[in-house]
Amino acid sequence: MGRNIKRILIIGMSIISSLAVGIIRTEAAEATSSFGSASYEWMQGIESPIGVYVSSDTPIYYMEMIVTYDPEILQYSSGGELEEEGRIKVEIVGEESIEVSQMLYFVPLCSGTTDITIENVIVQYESGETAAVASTSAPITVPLEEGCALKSLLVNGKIIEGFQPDILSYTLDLAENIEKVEVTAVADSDTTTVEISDTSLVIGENRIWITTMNEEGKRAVYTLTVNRVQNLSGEGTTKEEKTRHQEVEVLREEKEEGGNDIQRIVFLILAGLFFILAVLLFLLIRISERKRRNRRRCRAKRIAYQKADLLKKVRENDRQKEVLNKTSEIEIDVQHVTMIFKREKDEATSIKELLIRTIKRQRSYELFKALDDVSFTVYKGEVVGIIGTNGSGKSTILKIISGVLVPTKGQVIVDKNKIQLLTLGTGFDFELTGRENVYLNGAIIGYTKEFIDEKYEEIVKFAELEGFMEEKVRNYSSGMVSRLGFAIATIRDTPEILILDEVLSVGDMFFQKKSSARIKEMMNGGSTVLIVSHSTSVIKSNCTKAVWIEKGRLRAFGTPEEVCEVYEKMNQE
Ligand SMILES: Nc1ncnc2c1ncn2[C@@H]1O[C@H](COP(=O)(O)OP(=O)(O)OP(=O)(O)O)[C@@H](O)[C@H]1O
Repeated sequence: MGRNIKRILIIGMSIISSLAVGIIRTEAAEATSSFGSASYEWMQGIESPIGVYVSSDTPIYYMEMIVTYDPEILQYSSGGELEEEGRIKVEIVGEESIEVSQMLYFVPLCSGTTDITIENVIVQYESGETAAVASTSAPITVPLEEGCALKSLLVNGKIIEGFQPDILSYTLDLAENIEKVEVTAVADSDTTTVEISDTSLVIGENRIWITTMNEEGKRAVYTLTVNRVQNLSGEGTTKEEKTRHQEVEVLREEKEEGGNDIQRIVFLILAGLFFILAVLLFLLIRISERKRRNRRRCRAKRIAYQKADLLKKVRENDRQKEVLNKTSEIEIDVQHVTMIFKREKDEATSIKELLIRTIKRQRSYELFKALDDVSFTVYKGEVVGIIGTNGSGKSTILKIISGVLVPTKGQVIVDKNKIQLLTLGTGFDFELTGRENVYLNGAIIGYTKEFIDEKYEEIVKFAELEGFMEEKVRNYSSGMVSRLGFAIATIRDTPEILILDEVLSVGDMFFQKKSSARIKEMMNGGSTVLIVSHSTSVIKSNCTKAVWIEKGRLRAFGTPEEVCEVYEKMNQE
């Protein structure tokens, strides 16, 4: 589009410039012709000069003109080249001036008024260009000599309007149908002879000369110009008719001049319009180019932003994937867990006291914060030991994780179906036998009867309780109970999350080693294990990480060595 606009602009500009040049040339090619004076008064019989001039605003290289005069009144002497009577050619070459002139000489033959005219002027400039020049006339009056005046002058019996003896030239318009007039001229003196030329009229302009001559032979010529004019009725010699005719002529001339002026104005307006159009087109191109540049810049910016966005998204995606991968490895997420228990003040020492207090409504309670804003994360396959002094809240956090207790505040994110919780004495009926407790405890954990049947001997063997299974658990030592519980809980093929509350530190040294070995087997099988213990050696030898909880608050979380070290230091203090 831009190219097309440019082409239009170039074409428009060339049109404008050619128009402009045309206008300038028209003005530059204008030249005017003139005489030295607007009018002349010469004496009869005396040679008189008259200057002819042509001027222009550009130096004139060649000029040629024809000067016409009335040979009845003037006799040509010198200055030009006489082509024929009444017609002189003047030629000037190579003056290279903006005004060229020539002096002509005439001798007035008689009194009278006549016109001398410059016509057919040709002007050429050095560039080869020519200019048209309008014709010019100047009146020459040769005053009357004594005894040459007319007393009266009549046309068709009527005195010519405005006749005066010393006015030698008259014009009148006659109707077209008048072919001949009768002219009567009466001289002032009897000795004056009067001669009248042919009075026949042709269509258009006619000249009739009335020549007078005194005794000395001096002459005067009265000139009567008669126009046979269309649409004039009658003789048409009245003043109104003349005036009307003159007005028509003036109007025609004005119209012609006006036509030229209008042409120029139209040219100027057109040139102006083209100029405005060119400026507008130029501005349009500039604006459209700027817009295009802005659009390109915006597009580049947009692409850059899009790229940056894409990169950001890709990075974000990668990060999210990383987080997801990591998140997918999270097994237990303890988030700001707080546990508040409602505890009775001054616990009753007997059932009777409890009953009396209840009836009297004397029982009062206090709120106890067992855990305070505890957070930690356990990843899949980790073995995390929880250490702390008595009553610090270790069991409480295990119960919350396994879903036995609901925290007052915070939450634990974990799949509870994966959890296997093993605590001493949990799910045991001390009045039942060891065998019966295997089935009872197994059912509580979620084993089927068939599974227990299948694994029963293995459980007994691992617990080293062969020969004691028909005994009531009541008669078992605490070590036997914990061995049996441990064996039942760990017989299942690697539970995904195993929670052991004070299990590993019970039993003899041999069983402790055995249970540790099984825990390691589970860890190798991918189980996540949480172990609560008072023993830093149990934590250090079994765990990959450790949590220290003290008075319900998380004191340390890190490697077992680090955590146990600070814990032991605290205990020594
Ligand atoms: N159900 C409950 N009602 C009221 N208080 C409780 C309850 N369970 C535990 N507590 C109290 O919460 C505190 C933390 O008990 P928790 O059993 O979690 O401690 P622990 O660290 O496991 O102690 P230990 O090592 O002696 O087993 C203790 O003071 C305990 O008395």
